[in-house]
Amino acid sequence: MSGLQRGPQTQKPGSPLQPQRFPSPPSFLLIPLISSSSSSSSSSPPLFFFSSFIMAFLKLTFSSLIFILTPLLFILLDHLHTHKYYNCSSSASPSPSLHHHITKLTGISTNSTTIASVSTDFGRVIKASPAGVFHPLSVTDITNLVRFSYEGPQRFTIAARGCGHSIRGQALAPGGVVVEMRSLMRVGVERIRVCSTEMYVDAGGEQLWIDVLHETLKYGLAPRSWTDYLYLTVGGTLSNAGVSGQAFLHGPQISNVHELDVITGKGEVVTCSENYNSELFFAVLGGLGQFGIITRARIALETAPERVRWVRLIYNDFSAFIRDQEWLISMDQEKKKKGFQYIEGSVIMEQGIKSGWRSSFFSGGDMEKIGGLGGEKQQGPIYCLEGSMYYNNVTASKVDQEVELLLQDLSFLPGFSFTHDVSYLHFLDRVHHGELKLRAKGLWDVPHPWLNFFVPKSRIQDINLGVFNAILKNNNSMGPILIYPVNKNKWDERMSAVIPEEEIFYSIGLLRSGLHDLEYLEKQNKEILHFCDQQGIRFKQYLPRYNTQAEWMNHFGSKWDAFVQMKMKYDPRAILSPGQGIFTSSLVDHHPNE
Ligand SMILES: Cc1cc2nc3c(=O)[nH]c(=O)nc-3n(C[C@H](O)[C@H](O)[C@H](O)COP(=O)(O)OP(=O)(O)OC[C@H]3O[C@@H](n4cnc5c(N)ncnc54)[C@H](O)[C@@H]3O)c2cc1C
Repeated sequence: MSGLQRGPQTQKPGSPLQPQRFPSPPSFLLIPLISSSSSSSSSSPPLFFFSSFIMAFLKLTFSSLIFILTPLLFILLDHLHTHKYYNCSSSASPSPSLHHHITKLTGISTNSTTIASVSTDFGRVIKASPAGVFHPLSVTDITNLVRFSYEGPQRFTIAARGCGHSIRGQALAPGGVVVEMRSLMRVGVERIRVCSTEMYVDAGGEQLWIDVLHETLKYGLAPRSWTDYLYLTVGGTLSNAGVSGQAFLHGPQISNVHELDVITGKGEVVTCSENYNSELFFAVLGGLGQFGIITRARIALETAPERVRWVRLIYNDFSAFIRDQEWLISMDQEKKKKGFQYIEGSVIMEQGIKSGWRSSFFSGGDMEKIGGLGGEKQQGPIYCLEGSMYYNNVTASKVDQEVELLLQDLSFLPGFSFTHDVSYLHFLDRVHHGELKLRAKGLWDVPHPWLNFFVPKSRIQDINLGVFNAILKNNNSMGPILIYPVNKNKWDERMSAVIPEEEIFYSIGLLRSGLHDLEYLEKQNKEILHFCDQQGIRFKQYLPRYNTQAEWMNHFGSKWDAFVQMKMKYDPRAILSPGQGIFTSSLVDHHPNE
């Protein structure tokens, strides 16, 4: 049988997460079912298609016709399936010869159920099928696959897929190969290793943050910076940024990485950090999967707190709400009084309050009390500041007093503070509890047209007036609207991630579900972005997906040139993470063996 050579299924003893080196080029045995005159790697898909047709007519053999018709049928079926989605990628179809090329590789699954499972993502807004799905058993398997695309006669795109929790097709590989990173879990090799003396954890790129947490807690340690939801992969969030309520204090997750192992788009395995191969290291952090597949990350740890005093405070005055948030993230934690270690916030829309708003944090009585703020007395949304103070057995006796002292300085509505006391694990895993409830009601696997963006502090009042009080005035959709400030000095400029220019900026997340009103919500999202543009608000989208390179250039701004240079250096044939839609064809004319 033709195809990829599988790498060893176990890792080097004593260095469990070090990828296996593969010194000589992998040997591939692709059965030449198509003649060597088939389309060159740099040809555009229509050219592939055309030349295959010419070839078929010239040969006029029965087998050639079958060969052409089967992929066409595949494309047609795929197209029929696609129309159900609100929006879809236009470049989903590989040329028949490329499709054939990919599906002949050993280890590539073309099973329709498997293909369907990776043809969309959590967002359920975009659908695009790959030609095949690869389930690696080792890091070397992935290296071989990438090298085969890079060095082989026909380039194909490859998307590492964590859990496919992207929103707009970023984890898809239209017409290419999706690598199911979670398959690395199956081999029984230890892929999370804690070093308690040096306070770090080595975690495979495919690992879930919840599993990293469970493992580190065994040593009384934990990563410092989180996402709200922990069923995301290490490689997936480090390709974006990884932002949550700890980011003001410790920076995003990408600011808390010491070292990475990366498979570049040339199929090279590179270990990188701030001190060695630093160019690649910073490019990969927030690099949207464009420069390499992360197979290991060394993540900074801190002593894990045992418990969390978790507070929510209600405001009806936006100015007071943001003043308190900004004061809390600017507190010098070492001096005077202790602050929160986690700060977020949300907007509760007027319509929501009036129409029976739900929350798993607040009791029925609390909600009734907050709901009482609606109606005649309250015009517009109300705002909820969320903070957490971590503590352990030793500091437990002081936590009540410390929280009380802190709250004395804040301007929430008197009588509207609500508190929970939970374990650290429960606190970090809070969204999962909500997930289970939504799953039980069939409300998890629905479209999620989320919009995330970062707004400079100086323009946040405009967002309140123009977005929360105007465009979203009648918003009654399910899903939170998050808003919290972050300190820019916790982000390293050298990383690929892009953020606004001011020292404090707000992370805004419209995390709405579009079960029945997807088109309406998408229209609103566009209206919001248009409003920001018109008002000259220099925002940056987080987890972005643009359709044109001009939009990507605008997104990366002054970082664009460096981004392209890094792409030329580490993935010149534009093989990796095609679902981001940044580079849609090879940056070099010929493949390296020509
Ligand atoms: C319920 C929910 C809550 C969320 N909360 C937060 C939050 O609080 N903060 C936050 O920052 N984000 C949050 N996210 C967004 C999340 O960070 C992204 O969805 C991210 O894409 C991670 O998901 P994933 O691990 O499934 O990666 P995927 O969606 O599978 O992949 C995302 C991108 O990364 C690439 N990629 C995947 N693995 C690797 C790898 N090993 N190496 C290189 N590239 C790779 C893919 O090709 C793709 O382009 C949330 C998402 C969901 C669904």
